[in-house]
Amino acid sequence: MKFAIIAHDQKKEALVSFIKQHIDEFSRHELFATGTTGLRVSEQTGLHVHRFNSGPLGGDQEIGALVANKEIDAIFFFRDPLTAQPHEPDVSALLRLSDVYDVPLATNEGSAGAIISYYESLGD
Ligand SMILES: O=C(CO)COP(=O)(O)O
Repeated sequence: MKFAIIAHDQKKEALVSFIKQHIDEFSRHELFATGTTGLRVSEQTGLHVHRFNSGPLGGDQEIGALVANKEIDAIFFFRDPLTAQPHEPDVSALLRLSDVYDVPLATNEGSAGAIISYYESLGD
């Protein structure tokens, strides 16, 4: 499957930690990320990540295009709900497309756990 992994700055360590906790499962899937998130995840987990531009520089929209082309199966987007983002329109556009195309979207660790547990339950 193809997973998008994205995190705002204040949530990057939480996303890395989450992926480490589920490293076996994440290693079974193709990972696509915005620039800095992808670099952080690949450096700290050793996983291969397809990196796009940084989120504020269009990365969210590039991943949104994958969603619109039905090329993403799940999105793990650890958003920072307490910090205004200069590219909020891009974030909203990606969230909207996930609803248009009915793509599972986790915006926090609780929902991420539910989604990854589903894939883990499928086994090999
Ligand atoms: O801002 C982001 C998503 O909206 C994340 O972008 P980076 O992974 O490049 O920091």
